[in-house]
Amino acid sequence: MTEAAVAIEGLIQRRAHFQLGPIGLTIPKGCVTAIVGPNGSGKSSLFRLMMGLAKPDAGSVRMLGETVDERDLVAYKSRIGYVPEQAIDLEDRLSGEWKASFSRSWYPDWDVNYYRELLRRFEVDSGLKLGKMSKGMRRKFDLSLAMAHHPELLLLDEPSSGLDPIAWKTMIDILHRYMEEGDRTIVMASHIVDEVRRLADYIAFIVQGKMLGIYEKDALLDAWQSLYVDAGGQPIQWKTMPGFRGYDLAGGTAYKVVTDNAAEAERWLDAQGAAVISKQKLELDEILTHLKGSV
Ligand SMILES: Nc1ncnc2c1ncn2[C@@H]1O[C@H](COP(=O)(O)OP(=O)(O)OP(=O)(O)O)[C@@H](O)[C@H]1O
Repeated sequence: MTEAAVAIEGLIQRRAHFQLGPIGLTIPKGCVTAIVGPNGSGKSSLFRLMMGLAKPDAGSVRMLGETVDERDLVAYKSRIGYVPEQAIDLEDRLSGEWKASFSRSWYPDWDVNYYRELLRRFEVDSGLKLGKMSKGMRRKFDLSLAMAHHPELLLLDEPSSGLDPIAWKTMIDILHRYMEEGDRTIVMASHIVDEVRRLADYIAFIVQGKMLGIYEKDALLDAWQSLYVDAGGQPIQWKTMPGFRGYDLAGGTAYKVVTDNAAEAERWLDAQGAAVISKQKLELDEILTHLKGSV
């Protein structure tokens, strides 16, 4: 892994009915990392901790080499663009243009031409009051605003929430171009399988406040497979198969077995004298279902 954009150690946040962590996580620079997890698993809480908007009960967060703590965070925040999951209601009475002119004063690298180009591509009317914008338009406005100062790091909490399919494709294209511009990093929470497939280099799974690991996407999707196996009627100790995650009868002497280590599992099956008839890669949501069941 290259240099870290985000380095989290022993992070804990305790709530009345929920504990996030302890989390240890290193997110590489120059890549897109998707944080994937079910509703309520702690993704937004983690983003708020990364932005210094909430205080952890233990542990530390470093963003772009700076420790997130009570100090003046303006300097490091000017290198970050953040789109929270929920728009801020208090801003409903402000027009998009007013908010943009306010944001502009915070960022030395604010690029008005780029901002206008993003608004144009997203078809956003920034003259509207924020509270009068549709959910999707507000999202597109927030994305444009978060990117207008060419941040090194983009933190996007479910960025496509509320976007129609055309706006979604525009967003994917804009984010791809953003990544082409040099040493850029995106950390995004997403439930959309296609979005993660198209954008992410790494996937970090979080379930019930626990980080289950960060994986290189292609290696992950290669490793998790359903194997259709003809055991020829002989007994097989499936649970000792490398990466075993479950099995089912598939008719006759055939079984469907799920592994998170397909290469090793195939070698193991071969040594058992069992024939792999066919194989199928798991989708991201199927992997998440298995991981959820194992927590
Ligand atoms: N301000 C708060 N006070 C108390 N509990 C909170 C607060 N914010 C979130 N929680 C709890 O923390 C847990 C994690 O919530 P969080 O919003 O971080 O999850 P999430 O993974 O982003 O969920 P989703 O996918 O639904 O957006 C939930 O149980 C939630 O109820």
